[in-house]
Amino acid sequence: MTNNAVVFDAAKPLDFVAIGRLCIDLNANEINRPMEETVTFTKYVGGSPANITIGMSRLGLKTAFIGKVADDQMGRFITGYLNKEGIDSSSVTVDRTGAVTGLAFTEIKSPTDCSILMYRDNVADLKLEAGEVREALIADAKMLLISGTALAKSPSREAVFQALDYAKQHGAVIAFDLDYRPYTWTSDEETAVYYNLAAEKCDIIIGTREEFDMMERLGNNPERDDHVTAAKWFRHSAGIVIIKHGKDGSIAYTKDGASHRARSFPAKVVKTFGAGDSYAAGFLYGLMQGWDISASMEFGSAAACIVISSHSCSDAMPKAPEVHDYIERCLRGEITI
Ligand SMILES: Nc1ncnc2c1ncn2[C@@H]1O[C@H](COP(=O)(O)OP(=O)(O)OP(=O)(O)O)[C@@H](O)[C@H]1O
Ligand SMILES: O=C(O)C[C@@H](O)[C@H](O)C(=O)CO
Repeated sequence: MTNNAVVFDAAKPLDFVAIGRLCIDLNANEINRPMEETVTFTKYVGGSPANITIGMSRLGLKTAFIGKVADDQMGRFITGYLNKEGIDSSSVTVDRTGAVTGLAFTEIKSPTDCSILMYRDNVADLKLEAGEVREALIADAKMLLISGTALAKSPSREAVFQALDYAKQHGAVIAFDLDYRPYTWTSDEETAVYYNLAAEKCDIIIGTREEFDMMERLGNNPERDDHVTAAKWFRHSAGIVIIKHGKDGSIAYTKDGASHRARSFPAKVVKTFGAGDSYAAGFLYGLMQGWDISASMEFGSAAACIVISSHSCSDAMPKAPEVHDYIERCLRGEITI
């Protein structure tokens, strides 16, 4: 199976490199209650692009990360975890200004009512500088993934644009997971401007309906029509635009005018966060195997179910046989909600 919407350079030695935040998730152990009543948490590596990279590595791809961690125990935990997962961390630098590690406390009130309380003042990940982005690493990579939160502040914002520039120069396919986290931004206008500037340069754009709505503050799509949203990006660099609708599945548009709908699989949901990251890892992995868009979406949707049925995001990222097995068990009717 092949897809023509994006083409990867098979001669490049590195499959995938991501840039952006490396953080800590502290997921409530006593679930199905509000945060006020939570006593203990389990610590995991977090941050959407980190989770996606861990997912890609678990699926068997050769991966690397470009980011910055705090000079503390949390920062060392993150780098150690990346190394353990086989992710090249040579472009993960250490902050020397006293910045801290971003923390995401997750509240799991019910399988459908989850929220995240973020502590992100003076975080190390947003201190990454353009000069710390190594051209040679991006030149080696088949794909670069960027994620929106890294655009929220300088100097991280410039670092992302530097990475985009290197990726363009060296022919890496660029994927953008919109990953919009409002608390990291100061104004809606600034958010939309930088998201749009970055998205113009990307080959694959993945986001929820709400994330695309945020970007369309600058445009005109009063009906919130997925097709209109996608068409805008085909006038720039995009070959694939995916709009996610939670449990209702996702829809992919390709530049040739086709659209592909993926339903979600049944899942015994523990919490909903992490769905988007595992979906992205599964979908991008499928594309890199040369699968068609629908097969890649199916794989991403099943990977998402495995993660939302687990307590963590990063640690729960599945290996390929687990995802295939999940799909087969769903098809046999062995997994029901
Ligand atoms: N309750 C669910 N049951 C089964 N599959 C789900 C469920 N929620 C999400 N998914 C799957 O995960 C994919 C991505 O989910 P979603 O649209 O919620 O992304 P997201 O909002 O980016 O996720 P996140 O909560 O991680 O930010 C969906 O297209 C679907 O395949
Ligand atoms: O993206 C974050 O900073 C938090 C994540 O690690 C968290 O697990 C999540 O929301 C995944 O989508």
